[in-house]
Amino acid sequence: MNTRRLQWLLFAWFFVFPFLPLPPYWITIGNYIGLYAIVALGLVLLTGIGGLTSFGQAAFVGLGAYTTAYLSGVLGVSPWLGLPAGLLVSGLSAALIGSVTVRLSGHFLPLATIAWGLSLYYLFGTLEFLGKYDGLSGIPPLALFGLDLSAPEAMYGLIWLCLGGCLWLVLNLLDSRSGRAIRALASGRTMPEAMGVDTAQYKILIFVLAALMASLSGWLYAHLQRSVSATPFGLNMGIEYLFMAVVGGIGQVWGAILGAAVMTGLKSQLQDWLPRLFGSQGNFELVVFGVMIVLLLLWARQGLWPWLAGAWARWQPPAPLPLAPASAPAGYAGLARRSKPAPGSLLLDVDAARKAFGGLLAVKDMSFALRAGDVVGLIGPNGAGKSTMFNLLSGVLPPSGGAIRFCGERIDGLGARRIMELGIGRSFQHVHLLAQRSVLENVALGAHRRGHAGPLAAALHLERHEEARLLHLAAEQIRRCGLAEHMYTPAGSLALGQQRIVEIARALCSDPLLLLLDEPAAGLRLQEKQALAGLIRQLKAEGMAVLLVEHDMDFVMDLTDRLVVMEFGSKLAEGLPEVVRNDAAVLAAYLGGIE
Ligand SMILES: Nc1ncnc2c1ncn2[C@@H]1O[C@H](COP(=O)(O)OP(=O)(O)OP(=O)(O)O)[C@@H](O)[C@H]1O
Repeated sequence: MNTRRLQWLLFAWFFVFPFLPLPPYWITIGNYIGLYAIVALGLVLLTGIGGLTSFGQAAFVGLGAYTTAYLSGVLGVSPWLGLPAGLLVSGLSAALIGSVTVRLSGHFLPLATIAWGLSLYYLFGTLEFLGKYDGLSGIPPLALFGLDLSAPEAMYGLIWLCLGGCLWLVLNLLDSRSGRAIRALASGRTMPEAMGVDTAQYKILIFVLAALMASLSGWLYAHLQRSVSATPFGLNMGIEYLFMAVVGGIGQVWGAILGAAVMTGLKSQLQDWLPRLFGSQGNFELVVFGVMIVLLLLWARQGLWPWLAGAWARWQPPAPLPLAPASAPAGYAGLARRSKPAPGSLLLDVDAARKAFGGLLAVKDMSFALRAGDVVGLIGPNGAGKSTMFNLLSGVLPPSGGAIRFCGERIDGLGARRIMELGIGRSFQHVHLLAQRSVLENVALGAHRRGHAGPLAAALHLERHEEARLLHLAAEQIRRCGLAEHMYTPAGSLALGQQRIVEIARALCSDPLLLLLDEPAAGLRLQEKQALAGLIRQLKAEGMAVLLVEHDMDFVMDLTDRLVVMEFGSKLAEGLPEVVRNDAAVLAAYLGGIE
C-alpha cells in the first residue's frame, strides 16, 4: 500500500479510540496529544522545514485561547466566533512580530522568539480585563447543531478532526511550488533567491501559518478546559512544544503526532512515578526530559519518525512523492517562454565592474561582453575574483562601481530574484541542493517563477494542473541533462559531479538566456564531462549564452569560443582559447601551473 495512504489509515484509527472501553483518563491524554500535535505541526513547518527556530509558540496558543475566552466568556459572543477572531488576532500579531523577527538569523532569531514569548506571557498575566494571573473562567462549551460538545469524547473527535485538517493542508502545501520554496528556506538566502523565491515573504508565511495552528489549538484548549490562565502559555511550554517536534522528528509532518504522544504519555507517567520514587513532590519530569533531549540530540538527532519510517521502508520502499506526469499535461505548451534574442545579439555587457570587500578589491574594473550563443570561459588562479564576478552578475552581491547591462537593461544593484526573472540562471561552486528531496523536486524549484499558484491554492490542492506542468517541465530538463534514471533519487545521495548537473537542470527550468556555471565539470568522470560538453553545445546551438568558471583546462579549451582571464580581480587577458593558451602573461600567472 502507498505509504501516504497507510499513514492516513493509521490516523483514522485514532477516531476509533473513544469508542473503546478505555478509562476516561485515556481520552483526556488523547485530547492533549491532539492539542499539542497541532502546535508541534506548526513548529515542524516553521523550525524543522523552514529552519526558523521558535521558543515562543505557546504565546500564540495563548492568543487563541484568551481571545475566545474573552469573547465567549466575558462578552457572551458565540464560541464559534472566537475561532476566526483568535486566528485573526494571532495571524496579525504573527505577521507583525514575524516581519521583524524573521530578518534575524543564527542564534538571534531563537533569542528574539524567547523575548516576545515572554512579553506575551507577562501581558496575559498583567492585563486586568484578562483576569491577571487568575485568568478567565466560565468559558462556555462548544455545541454544534444542537449537539453538546462538552464531553471529553466529543471534544476528542473535534480536536482530532482539526489535527487531521491541519495535516492535510500542510502535506498538500509541502507537495507544491510553495512547499519547495519553504523547504529551500533552510539552506539560507542565496540559493532560493537565485531560484526566484521571495525568502522574506515565505518566512513570514510559515511564521503566520505556525501561529494560526497554535491559535487553533488555543481555541480548542479554552473550550475543553472552560477556563484559561497564563501559566500554560509561558516559555516552559514553548520549550516543550519544541521538544515534541524534535522528539517526533523535527522535519517530519507525521512526527508531530508521534512527538506529542511520546512527550505527553511520558510526562503523565513520570509525574506519577517520579514523586513516588523520590518520596517528595516536584517537577522531576522536567529534569528527565532535559536529559532525554540531550541524549536524543547526541544519538538520534533526526527524532523518532525517520527511525520508524526507515523500518517501514525496509519492509516496503515508499513510492516517490511527487511524481512527474507520464506525458505532457494539458496546457503545458502554454507555460510562458521568453522570446529568444537574435543569434549574435549583445546579451551581457560588463563595463568596469568592481567589488570591494573593505580594503580588498576582489573585482577591479572588469569589462567584457557576451552575445547570444557565446560560450565564454572565465578562468584564473584561486582567489582571482571569478566567483565574486559571478555573484555580481547574478545579484548575490551589489557591485561597488561600474555598470552591468543585460539585454540593454542595467542590472547592477538589482536583487538576485529580479536578475533571474530577466533571464540569467546559475549554478553554484559549492552545490546548494535540498539533499533529502528528490532530484525532481530540486529541479522543479528552478521553475518557481514559471508558476503562479499561491500557498492557499496549494494547501487546498487546487493547483494540480499547474503543478503537473511544472513537474513535467522539471522532468524534461532532467532527461535533457542525462539524469532520467535518478529522477526520484534523493539529490544528496548522488555523486558530487551529478549534483552539479542537477543544478544545471534546475537553472534550465527558469528558461534562461544566459547560464552562469561555476565549476560545472569539477568531480565529473571523463564520460560525464563529455556528456556535459554535449549539453552545453546543444544550449549554444539553441542560442543560449554560457559563461563558465572552470579549472579543467582541457574541458574549457575544447568548449569555449573565448576566454577571459582574471588575476587579482583584474582582467589579465581575453581572446580565443588557442591565443590565450600561449599568452606569456597568462602562462606566467596561471596556465603555467596547470597540468
Ligand atoms: N564575502 C567576502 N568578504 C571578504 N572577502 C571576500 C569575500 N568573497 C571573496 N572574498 C575575497 O575576494 C577574493 C576573490 O575571491 P573569489 O572567491 O571571487 O575568487 P575565485 O577566483 O572565485 O577563487 P576560487 O577559484 O578559489 O574559487 C579573495 O581574496 C577572497 O578571499
